[in-house]
Amino acid sequence: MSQTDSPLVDLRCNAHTYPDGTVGMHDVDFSVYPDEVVALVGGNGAGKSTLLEHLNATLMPDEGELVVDGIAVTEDNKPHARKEVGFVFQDADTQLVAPTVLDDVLFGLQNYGMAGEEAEHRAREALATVDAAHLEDRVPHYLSGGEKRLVGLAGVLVLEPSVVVLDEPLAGLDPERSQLVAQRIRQVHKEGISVVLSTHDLEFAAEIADRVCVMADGNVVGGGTPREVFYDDDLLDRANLRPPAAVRIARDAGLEGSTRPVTEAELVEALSDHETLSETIRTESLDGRSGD
Ligand SMILES: Nc1ncnc2c1ncn2[C@@H]1O[C@H](COP(=O)(O)OP(=O)(O)OP(=O)(O)O)[C@@H](O)[C@H]1O
Repeated sequence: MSQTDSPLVDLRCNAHTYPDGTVGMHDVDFSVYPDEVVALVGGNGAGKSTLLEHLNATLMPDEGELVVDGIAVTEDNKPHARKEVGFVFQDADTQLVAPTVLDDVLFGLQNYGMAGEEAEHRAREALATVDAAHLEDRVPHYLSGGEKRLVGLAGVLVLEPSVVVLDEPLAGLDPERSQLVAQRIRQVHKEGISVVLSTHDLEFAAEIADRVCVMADGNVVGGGTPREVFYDDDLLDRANLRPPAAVRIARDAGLEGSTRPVTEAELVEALSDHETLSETIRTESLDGRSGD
């Protein structure tokens, strides 16, 4: 990730007011840079989905601006934003509309004027990328939640976006499917695509994100690396969030001042270093005593 690069997406939104008058978000400046994974966290109704839906112009600010790949998005060039910023919805049924999975992935390409063998080849490739090639003849509506998420991801990858946005990608998935979807998201990032996702799972955010943005009351109230955010009690309190388990355990074990682990793997490493250190101190002090 490099924030010295120009942003791929630059959103300035003074407010977004829904038709019933509810203000979903306000005073938000949000950018997505090349080669980063950003996690949006915050309680229910904090504004995460509202922000995400602005990134590909599904929603537009009351006042403000969305710039995607250097081009200001207006009512007339929304397809530019939709192509560059692929959106995987939490409720996959709103996204999967065709009679078969393959048709569904092809549908996106047809919208951009691509058809025939080349299009089918690309659609099959996208399904293979997310390990969903075997699903191509299935009816999207009858897929499991995890399968729908993967097919939704294939449907956006086929357009070769520069950013993929996922709203609650692990919601409703069992641990095994969650891992599978998380792996695919990592793979998308490895291929050079920036990822922005929302999640209530702070362990997942700590594992996957380069940058965490905290939302509360329709506003981004803070952000930074997972280590900065998940050890900032004031910020987490403001958003009614509890730190990930690794942070809580590290604090209980008195490790807070040292490496500040945020993931399970980091915690295990820090605890084993800590034990080695304690053992060395114990041995040294015993040696010291025996020399008295
Ligand atoms: N279509 C809508 N019409 C009216 N108000 C809406 C609509 N969608 C969202 N809101 C309101 O906008 C605010 C932000 O909602 P949003 O869905 O963005 O939050 P969220 O952080 O994604 O929540 P959750 O974690 O529960 O999904 C909430 O007050 C919500 O009630």
